[in-house]
Amino acid sequence: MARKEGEEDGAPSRVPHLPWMRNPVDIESFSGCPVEHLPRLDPRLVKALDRMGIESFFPVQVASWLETVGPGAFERDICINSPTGSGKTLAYALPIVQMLSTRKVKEVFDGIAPVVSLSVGSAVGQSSIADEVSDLIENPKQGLYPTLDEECVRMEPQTKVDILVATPGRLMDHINMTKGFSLEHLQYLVVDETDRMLREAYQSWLPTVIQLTRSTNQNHSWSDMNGKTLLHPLTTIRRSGAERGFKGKCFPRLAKIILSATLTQDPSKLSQLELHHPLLLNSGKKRYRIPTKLQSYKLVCKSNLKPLSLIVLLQELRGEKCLVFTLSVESSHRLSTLLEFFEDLPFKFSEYSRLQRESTRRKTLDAFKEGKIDVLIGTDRMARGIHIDGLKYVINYDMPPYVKTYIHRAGRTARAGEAGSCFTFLRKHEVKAFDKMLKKADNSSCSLHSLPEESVILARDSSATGSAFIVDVQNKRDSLMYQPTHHYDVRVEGREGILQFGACPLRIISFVSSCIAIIGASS
Ligand SMILES: Nc1ncnc2c1ncn2[C@@H]1O[C@H](COP(=O)(O)OP(=O)(O)OP(=O)(O)O)[C@@H](O)[C@H]1O
Repeated sequence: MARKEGEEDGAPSRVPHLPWMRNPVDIESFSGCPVEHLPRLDPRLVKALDRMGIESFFPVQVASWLETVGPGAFERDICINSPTGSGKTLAYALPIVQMLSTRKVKEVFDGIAPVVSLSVGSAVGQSSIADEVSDLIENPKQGLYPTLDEECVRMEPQTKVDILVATPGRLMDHINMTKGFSLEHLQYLVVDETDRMLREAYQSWLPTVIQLTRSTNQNHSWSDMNGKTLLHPLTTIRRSGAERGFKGKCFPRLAKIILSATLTQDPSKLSQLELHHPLLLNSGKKRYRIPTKLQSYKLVCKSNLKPLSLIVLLQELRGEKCLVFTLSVESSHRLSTLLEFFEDLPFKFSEYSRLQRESTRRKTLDAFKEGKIDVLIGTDRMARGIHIDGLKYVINYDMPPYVKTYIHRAGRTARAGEAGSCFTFLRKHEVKAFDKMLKKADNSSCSLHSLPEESVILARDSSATGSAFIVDVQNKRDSLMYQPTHHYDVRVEGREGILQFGACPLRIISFVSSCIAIIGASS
């Protein structure tokens, strides 16, 4: 039977099914190290890191280096399970750049090209597919290969980047449609955010990529005018691996690095990656780890007071940048609509939703990064891959359903060894389940945070006076939306009253949990 997300969370002490996961290398047994002490690091990379302001490496970066460029020499595929913000990107980018800078094919390019540098391309859907194609693909100029008779050769377009950063969707678009786009000579495959990537079945991207990296030179040939195949002068053929002891496997072997802060242990999911003799690098003893300097807090409150309590909490945070997570796009929308009815809020907020255009989302995120917006309200879409310098606070307006969700949401703060806090709003009956859930992670202590009751009352009174009330509907909350002619008993600021939909003078503008904001009512 298929498992749902979170089911595999299991007990922390559960022994993983896969033998190679049972005795991982503990990343925490490595200490950070100054850049210049890392063995065999190319001096050009030392300079580049200096320009980036990186003086020393984090433990995950040292561990990964030693298993790839160091004595480990990439003989095994590497699986890295390390907390959010621990520096996983550099942990794979650095060894790969160093290995590619010395690769054989590169030497061939070096011989014919005046400038020696690796080029990085992206296929992530942020520009049109046509723009991406022109960035990634090159049509060879006539006369580049004087040893071949140009008359006889039909020039083929080729990939012009050494390193490609791609999303599964755009990668598949290029595989299917872009002439000259080939993965045949791929040497390294990195799957970041592995657990999420394995859930993205988009056009079976993973089996397709693995299959394409297996093929021989059949797609990389030139043809003469009679259709006879000629060997491309820069083609390297993957030789049979007998000489290296990888019977039946290609050579050079496609090396893989997979990474996550919440790496799956599910054998059926991991088997899709066809890992070779994998080595697990894991942070700490437990399966999940919360960043050391992250403080977790819970706030217990009734759902009808949640919006007001959120406002009070945001006031307490004094306009510091903050991400607010809700369970659904609808819930984010309702919350932001409701907040608009409060006057003089001491923070600027905005919604961040998958229903918005990509360009709108990008602008919102840029404004947030630049400090023009203080609070972003959105769903778990904001929980992955977003890094915002100086972000100190994350708020779970709705309780995260799984510990993995908590880790990724909270992991937007307390990154790269900085301090940060994550607040979670809970209803009374949710507290037990939440505590149990957090126990699945290392460093998961969570204290109670309470808000002064008088501040909550004050916040209620600051809603647009005379024209907007927060109304606590007694029953049948969301059904109100669909039965406009019914009567419902409501309490308006403590007074009992009748709210009639349809012909009544009140206009519903928003539902937030059991609260609704109403405008047009007189006090
Ligand atoms: N050695 C270092 N010294 C200083 N800063 C670093 C170093 N390595 C990485 N960083 C910074 O730390 C931050 C987090 O790094 P990164 O995004 O790679 O984390 P991650 O482990 O991939 O997190 P997530 O799982 O949330 O994606 C980035 O801002 C990065 O620039």
